[in-house]
Amino acid sequence: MDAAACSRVLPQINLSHSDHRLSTGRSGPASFRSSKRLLVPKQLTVSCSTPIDKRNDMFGVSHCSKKNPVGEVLCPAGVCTYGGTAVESHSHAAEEKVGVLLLNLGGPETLNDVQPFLFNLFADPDIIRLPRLFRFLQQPLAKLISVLRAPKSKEGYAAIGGGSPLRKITNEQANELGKTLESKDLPVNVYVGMRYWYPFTEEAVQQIKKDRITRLVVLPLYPQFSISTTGSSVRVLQDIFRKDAYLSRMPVSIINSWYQREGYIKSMANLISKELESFSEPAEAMIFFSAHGVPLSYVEDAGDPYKDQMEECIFLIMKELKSRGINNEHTLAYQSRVGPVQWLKPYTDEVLVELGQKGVKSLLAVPVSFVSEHIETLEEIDMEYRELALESGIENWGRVPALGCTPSFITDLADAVIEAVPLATAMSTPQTTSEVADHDPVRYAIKMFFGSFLAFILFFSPMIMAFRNT
Ligand SMILES: C=CC1=C(C)c2cc3[nH]c(cc4nc(cc5[nH]c(cc1n2)c(C)c5CCC(=O)O)C(CCC(=O)O)=C4C)c(C)c3C=C
Ligand SMILES: [Fe+2]
Repeated sequence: MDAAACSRVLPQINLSHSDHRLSTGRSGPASFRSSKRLLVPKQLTVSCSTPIDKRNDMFGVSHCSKKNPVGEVLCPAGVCTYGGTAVESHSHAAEEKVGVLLLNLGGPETLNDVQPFLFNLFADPDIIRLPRLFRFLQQPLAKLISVLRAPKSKEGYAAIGGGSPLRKITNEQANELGKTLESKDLPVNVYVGMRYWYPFTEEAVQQIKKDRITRLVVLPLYPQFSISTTGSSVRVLQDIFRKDAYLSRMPVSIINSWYQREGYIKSMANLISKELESFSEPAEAMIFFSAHGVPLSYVEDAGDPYKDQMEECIFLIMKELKSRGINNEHTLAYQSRVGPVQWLKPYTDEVLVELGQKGVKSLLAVPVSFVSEHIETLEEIDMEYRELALESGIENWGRVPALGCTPSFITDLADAVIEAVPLATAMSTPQTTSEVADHDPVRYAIKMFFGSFLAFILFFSPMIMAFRNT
């Protein structure tokens, strides 16, 4: 584990002895059903409705053609496995115990958790990306920013009842997924691993090991891949796995992104068409997709596929709606920016004001980067953006709920898992792209220049105060 992860706020977790029961005090059951033993021939036996290669071809990307920022082969749309071959060549049937690990962000459960949660978030080198030479500043910087940001964040969490609903909702999704997989004859243990709060990914992995899981499907609950979300969680997982003999041999299949899956697209279209009906003139309402933003540099410099995947996702949802005779106007904007740098544009708050000024009267907000209700739907969209829209001249406001445990959505996730099971291979330990980039002298010089600049502003510029309020 790297230094940043070691000194993360992770009280009472014993990571040194893998077979001991974890006593976090707060963590509930990490696993969502006791698995039965399952006979899965290690040859490909589970049918895929859409072969992965074909799916990628549909979007003009060859399967596993890029490397993602954590150094894995990156499938812009689909499942990735570690190592060279997707399917193991064993011809005999082996006794398998399949696990599904749901990865999510995590959220503070009480107002006292807010600052340490923020510390964990900002201490993540995939959230605040410092040049290698300045990584030693990551923790002090995280401390400073988390303390400055905490009052504003606390206000938000106070407004939605004093904590994040993410853990509860993710647990419900895990339960439903387990039941659905069982009904499809794939009994599994489902685990929840959060990146920044309980139950941490480390806890889930300890449980996976304790349960002697033999094959694992990793399903991040983010439809689109970003360095800052799926990328970060997978990097942590990879760090844990490569240090453990049992885990590093375990066949693993990671579903990097799934925004293009038919079941997900149709489920989103169902929610949108249902919500449109609540407007007196449904055809007049603008469909306003609001995605969580990322800093522009992620996309432009680090090659984050997030923006492309988001646009593709919106295209597919609108195509589905059009096939149902729904031809409303639509737009996409990015919300929740933090700090002094430029984020993906257009910004949700600015677009809402512009639309109001242009005379748009009815607007249906659709959160699209996340599948649970959370602070940014319940507070930012439902309170802040709603108020801003109404002040700007929009008269009729609606918001599509997050997918949560919508049955068609859970069924689609279950199908994604079933397709991924036979593709699992042992995790390897590839070099990270940031290490590769550091070997390039030009990129290194650029990093050094901006690193020095950054070090300067960290200590001397009041710009850091921007984390407080944006
Ligand atoms: C696809 C989803 C998300 C992306 C991309 C993402 C990037 C990202 N986020 C921050 C900073 C913060 N995020 C916060 C909360 C938060 N973020 C997501 C999702 C994505 N973040 C969720 C689901 C949540 C809410 C969790 C919950 O408790 O309900 C917060 C804390 C809240 C606040 O103060 O606004 C911060 C801070 C950055 C910097 C970033 C990309 C670099
Ligand atoms: Fe975020």
